[in-house]
Amino acid sequence: MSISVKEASWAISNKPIVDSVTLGVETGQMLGLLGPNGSGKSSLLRLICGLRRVESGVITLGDQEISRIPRAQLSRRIALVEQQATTDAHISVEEVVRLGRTPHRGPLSPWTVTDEEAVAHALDSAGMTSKRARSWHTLSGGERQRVHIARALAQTPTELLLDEPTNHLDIQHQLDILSLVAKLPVTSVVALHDLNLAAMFCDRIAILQHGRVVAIGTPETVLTEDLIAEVFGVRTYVDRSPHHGRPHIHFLTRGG
Ligand SMILES: Nc1ncnc2c1ncn2[C@@H]1O[C@H](COP(=O)(O)OP(=O)(O)OP(=O)(O)O)[C@@H](O)[C@H]1O
Repeated sequence: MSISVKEASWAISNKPIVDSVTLGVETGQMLGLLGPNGSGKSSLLRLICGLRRVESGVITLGDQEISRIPRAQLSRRIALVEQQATTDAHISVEEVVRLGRTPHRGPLSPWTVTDEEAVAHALDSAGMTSKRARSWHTLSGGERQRVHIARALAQTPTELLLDEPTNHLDIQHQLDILSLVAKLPVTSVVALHDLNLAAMFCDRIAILQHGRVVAIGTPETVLTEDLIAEVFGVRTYVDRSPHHGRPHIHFLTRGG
């Protein structure tokens, strides 16, 4: 198990935000985190990468408890792309992506071929090579999102956490980013709102509601009409796509 969360809880002013969450992600697999607004997805991602400490419970990466992994080692290993990541406006795309190499370098280390290759590969994977010299502040919202993903890839993490990575992206880039993450040889946890994209790309899905995991399993077992109605309050018809074999969710309005 690459990521293991056992009975993890975190609260604000005694209000549970992440409430006794237990889940695991096998090495190389992609877990989708789904749930309504405010259900605790971002908070859980921040606990998994050590940005916040659990109040009770245990999170382990590989066989090491996260609270015992030295900060420098943790930042080489795990990357988080947050929803509203900001970056200094006066630097180029390539410079933003180069920041992904920071955890691997000492203060006086020279820039190496490995660093250069990681940055080039990350820019290429995110489809941003042609814009590498562009100034950050000239980019569109979707391009900025792709640069932040490239920065995380340049970090060459073994665990990659993405908080709504398809926000701001057009459909082609949504598909590109998720198929890229699904193919990467990393363990990933991805918070998503689009149930159909989650069904297409995730190996497993965890559904959060009020900070608790109410279902976890393959897209087929989790994305049922009853569960979607209970958690999201919408009526659906779920069938299996003849194209990719995964569940396909049709949203029904009152009339049909
Ligand atoms: N620092 C904080 N102070 C106060 N409340 C917080 C804080 N961080 C999170 N919360 C609350 O915790 C709950 C869960 O928030 P979180 O951002 O984890 O949910 P989410 O599932 O990622 O939501 P969304 O889908 O809207 O991004 C929300 O009610 C939020 O207002």
